[in-house]
Amino acid sequence: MIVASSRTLRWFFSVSSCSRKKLLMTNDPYISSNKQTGRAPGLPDNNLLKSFAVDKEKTSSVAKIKVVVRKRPLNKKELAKNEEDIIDTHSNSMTVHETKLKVDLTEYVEKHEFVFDAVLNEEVYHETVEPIVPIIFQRVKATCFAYGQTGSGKTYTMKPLPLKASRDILRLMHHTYRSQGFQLFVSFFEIYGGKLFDLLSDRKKLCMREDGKQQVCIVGLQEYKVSDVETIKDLIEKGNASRSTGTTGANEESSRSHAILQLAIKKSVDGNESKPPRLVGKLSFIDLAGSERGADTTDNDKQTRMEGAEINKSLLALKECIRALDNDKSHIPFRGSKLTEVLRDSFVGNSRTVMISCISPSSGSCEHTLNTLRYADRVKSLSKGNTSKKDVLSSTLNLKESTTVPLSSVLPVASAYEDDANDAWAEQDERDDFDASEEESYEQEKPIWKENGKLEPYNLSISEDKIQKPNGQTKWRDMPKSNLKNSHSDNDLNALLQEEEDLVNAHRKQVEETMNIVREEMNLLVEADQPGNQLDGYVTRLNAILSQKAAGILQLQNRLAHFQKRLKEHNVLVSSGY
Ligand SMILES: Nc1ncnc2c1ncn2[C@@H]1O[C@H](COP(=O)(O)OP(=O)(O)OP(=O)(O)O)[C@@H](O)[C@H]1O
Repeated sequence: MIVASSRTLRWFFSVSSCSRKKLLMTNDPYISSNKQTGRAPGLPDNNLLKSFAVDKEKTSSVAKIKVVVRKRPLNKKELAKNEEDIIDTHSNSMTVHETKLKVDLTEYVEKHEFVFDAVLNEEVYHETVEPIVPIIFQRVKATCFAYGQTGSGKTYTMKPLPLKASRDILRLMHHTYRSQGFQLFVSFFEIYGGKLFDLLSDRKKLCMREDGKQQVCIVGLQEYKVSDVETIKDLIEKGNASRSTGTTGANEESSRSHAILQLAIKKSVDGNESKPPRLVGKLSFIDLAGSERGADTTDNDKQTRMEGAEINKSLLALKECIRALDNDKSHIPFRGSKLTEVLRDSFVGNSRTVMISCISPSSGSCEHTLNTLRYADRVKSLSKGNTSKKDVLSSTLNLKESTTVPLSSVLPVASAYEDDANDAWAEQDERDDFDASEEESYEQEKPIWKENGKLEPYNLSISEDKIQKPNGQTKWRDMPKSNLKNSHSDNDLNALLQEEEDLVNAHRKQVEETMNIVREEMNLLVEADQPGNQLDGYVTRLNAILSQKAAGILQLQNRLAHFQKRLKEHNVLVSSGY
């Protein structure tokens, strides 16, 4: 086992230390007038306000990684094909009933049990994003992503979440954090074929750069300052309309890209509106492309297959990052794909991740469903391994407890929050220079939104000539030496990811061939039992069958040995039982 040594990982495991002061009861007349009901007029009866419960210690104990599953209903196509619902769901567990064939070709059902943080249907927002919204104001970066095969309901599930979250963020800004200078910004882009496109700016091509501090920045991305829900709704609709979609074998309106919508909370520096605001927290929503694309054999044209390969690469890289974090690797291969680079700050520092695994209930999708659930299980093990049981337990308890806390006791007094926020900022400044580098960026290009203007884009782009260092080097290209090594190993990683995929595919093929051979053997045995059977023929055919079996096994063993060697070379082998 490789021991984690990087600063990044230490952040990952560190529990937020900015939670010391108890919050005071509010004396806001707007809120205290509703003490009896525990709810202010116009404010939501939801976790958002409840999860401000008692103090920041509890708020910061919102689980670092939450994995939930959503099963969609059988669709018309599946019903027409008489496909059955093979998944039983319970509150936080599910059973998949997989029909398999025995060697004698009789059917049997294998049950696969999975336990997650929750199995959801309608209450997706309430269970996933709502508890996270308040902590975005405490310098948390959170990511919510949907994973699953094409047509499993990722877009359907993700679509309402950003709007609901922005509604709650604006409520908090207008009520709890009134006059504290918080501002909300929206950006929306997609990763398609390994390239980035701005969905709110006519699909303008963007580029991702990494600075000397390994902070990823999307150059050219338009951010819109927003202050009302209607504007956000318009922006989301505009972005969704610009997404790359197409028809696949499994979904007529299929997303062929990863779409990323970000809500950034910023705060004016010293209340000075003329200065560029400072990033406080960020909530990213990621609608991933279908997880099985690379293996989708029903897509015959080259373009779709290439898209599939790219998508597969990014999902594999995501899995590899999760695996690396899970195994305490000192090097997290974020640069394995554009997707993982974008997700980088969701996994390090004070971050929260919610994964919504979307599955189809149908018997025809059993294999994909099991893949999705295994992937989700892998992500879930991250939270099991890296958060103490106590933490997980207390976070669960807190969520439950918070539902009984009246609003009057959960809304903080502004000054208490301000103090804590300042403490948190000071601590954060010691820990990292992310915002310093962001501010530096802002200094380069002055903000261009209007005081009262809606939809005034704030262009984060930094022209090349403005980032020249005195020595003539470009800042973004000024990579530390260690990064050069990493960049080299990331190329290796891509090759390794491909080899892993090839090995799994070869294994799958070999199992299929074995099934065919077994069928042939069964027939041969039946024939051998017939009276008057020719012994010569039997011996010859059995010989051929056994040779074929041996050749298949040998080929797979060689491939496996080669892959093991490659893993060892790259120090990826976790245990001899890999
Ligand atoms: N929970 C649900 N209830 C009812 N209908 C649903 C549900 N989830 C998905 N659907 C329907 O199933 C179809 C496919 O869903 P969706 O487009 O969200 O899949 P997807 O996983 O995003 O696919 P792709 O990866 O191809 O983009 C849509 O017509 C959608 O309306």
